[in-house]
Amino acid sequence: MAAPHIFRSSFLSTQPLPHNSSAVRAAPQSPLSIRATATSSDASAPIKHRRTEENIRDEARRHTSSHNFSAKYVPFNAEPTSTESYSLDEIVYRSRSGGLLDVQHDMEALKKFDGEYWRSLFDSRVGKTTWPYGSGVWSKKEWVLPEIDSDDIVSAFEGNSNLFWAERYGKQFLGMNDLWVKHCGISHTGSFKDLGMTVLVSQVNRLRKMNRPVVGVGCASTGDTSAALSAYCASAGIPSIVFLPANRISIAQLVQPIANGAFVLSLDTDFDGCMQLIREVTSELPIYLANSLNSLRLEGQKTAAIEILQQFDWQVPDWVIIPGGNLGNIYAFYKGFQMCKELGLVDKIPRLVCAQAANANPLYLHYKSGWTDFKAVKAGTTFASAIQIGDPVSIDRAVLALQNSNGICEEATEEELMNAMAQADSTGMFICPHTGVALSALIKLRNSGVIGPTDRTVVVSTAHGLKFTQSKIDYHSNAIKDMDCRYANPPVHVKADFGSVMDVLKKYLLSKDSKVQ
Ligand SMILES: Cc1ncc(COP(=O)(O)O)c(C=O)c1O
Ligand SMILES: N[C@@H](CCOP(=O)(O)O)C(=O)O
Repeated sequence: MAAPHIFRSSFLSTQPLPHNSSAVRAAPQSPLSIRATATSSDASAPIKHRRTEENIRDEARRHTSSHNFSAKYVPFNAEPTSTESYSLDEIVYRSRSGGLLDVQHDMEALKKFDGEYWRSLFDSRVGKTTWPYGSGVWSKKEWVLPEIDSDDIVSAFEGNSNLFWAERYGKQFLGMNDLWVKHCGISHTGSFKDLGMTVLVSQVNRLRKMNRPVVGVGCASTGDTSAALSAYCASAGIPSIVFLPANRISIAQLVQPIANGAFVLSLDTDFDGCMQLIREVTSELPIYLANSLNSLRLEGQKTAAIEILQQFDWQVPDWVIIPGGNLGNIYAFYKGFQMCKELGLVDKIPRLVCAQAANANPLYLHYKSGWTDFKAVKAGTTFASAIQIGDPVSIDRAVLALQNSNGICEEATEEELMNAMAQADSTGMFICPHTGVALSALIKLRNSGVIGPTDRTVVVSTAHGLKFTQSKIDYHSNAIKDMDCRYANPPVHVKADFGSVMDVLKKYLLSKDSKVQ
C-alpha cells in the first residue's frame, strides 16, 4: 500500500514545503486527482489511510514534523515600537497597561508560502477524517496554533459549516439573488463558540500536560460559551465552571453544561455582572478564563471567515453581517479576512456589518456618535438573549474591525428581529433570534439602498434555532405583549372527525390554490 502513504506525506503533513520546491509544485492537485493515483492499481479497493492497529491520533503522531511557524501574545493594536509579548504557554489575559491582547503570528514565516500554496493546502484537507485536519478550525492549524502538538488537540471536528444559499428568502423579501447564510450554529454544541473553544481547551490540555497550574476552566455566559466550554472540557476530562445569569438563558442552553457535567453557578445578576465576577475569580484561583477576553478563542473563530472565502472558491463577498454582543466575533471575522488578504489568498476584504439588539446596543450608540467616547449601557431584555450584553469586553477590537473594513453598525428592535426570524423560518430556515438581528440589519441596509440587489452578502447565523424554541412558541402563539407578530402561524385546533378536518383543509387549500374546488 505505497500510494496512500505518498498521499499522506505530501498533503496531510503539518509541514508546508517551500513554494519553489518541486514537491510543492505538485501540491495544488485536487483531492480527486490524488485519489486516482492512490487507487490506480485497484480502482475498487478502499483507500487505507492508517494502519489497522492505529486510530487517527496514532496516525497523526507518525506525521509530526518541525516547522518555523509560531505565534505569541502581544498587546492589541500595539504601537509598532512595542516589544511587549508573551508566550502562548503563559497564563495572561491582559497587557501590562491593562489593555486587550492579540495573538500575533509570525507573518514573515507564513509569507514564505504564497497564496496559491495556502489555498491548495486548506482545500486539500476539507472533508477528511485525518486528525486534526478534519476540523474546519484545525485544517488551518498553521494559522491558528502552529506550535501545538496534534496529540494535545481537543476537537469535535467542528467548523466546515453549511453556507446556505437563501434563494427564496433573498428573492421574496429582499429582491436579492446572491444572499447566503453561514450556518455557524449547525455545530457540535449548536453555536459558533465551538470554533473558539476547541482552540482554548486544546491549549489548556497542553498547559495541564506541562503541569501548569490550571485546575479548571471557567466562563461567564449567556448560554453558548458555557455549552461549548462544558462539552470540550468533558471530552478532555477537564473540570469546567460556568457562571450563568439566573433566568436569562434558554432551557436548552442551561441543560447543556448540566448534562456535560460542568459546575454550574446560577447568579442573580446579568451577563455583565457574571463577567465581572469570573474575571475576579480567575485572578485568584487556578481557573483558566474561557471568555473571548482570552484572545486564543478568536484564533478559532476567525477560521469561519477563511471558510467562507474557501466555500466561494476564494471569491470575496461584498458584505458579511454578524450579530454582536461581547464583540469578539466581529473582530475574529475581520482578522480571518485580513490574514487571507495579507497572505495573498484574496486581494480584498468584505465590508463588515455588526448588528445589535436595540435593547443592548452599546456599539451601535458608539458608532452613531462618530466613535466619540464609548459608554457601556445597562442591557435590557431581548429575545436575542445571548447578546444581552451592555459592557462588551472586546469593544476596542470591534471598533478596529469596523473602521478597517469600511464597516457599519445597525440595530434591531424586538419586533423587527422576531419578524425577520419568522420570515426566514417561513422559507425553510430555523434560525435563532440573533440571526434575526442580523437579518433585520440587512433589511434596513437593503431598504436604504446601501446593499444592492446583486451584492453578494453573507449573514452569519450564530446559533441553532432549536436552542431558542420558546421565543418561537411565544411568537407563533401571538403571546408577546405589544408585539405585532405579523407572521405568526399558530396551529389550528380541529374536532377529530372527518368532516371537520375536510372543511378546514378545503378552506386552507382554496386560500393557496384557486383550482381546488
Ligand atoms: C448566538 C450568539 N450570537 C451572537 C453572539 C455575539 O458574539 P460576540 O459576543 O462575539 O459579539 C453570541 C455571544 O455573545 C451568541 O451566543
Ligand atoms: N454569547 C456569549 C457571551 C460571552 O461571550 P464570549 O465570546 O466572550 O465568551 C455566551 O454565549 O456566553
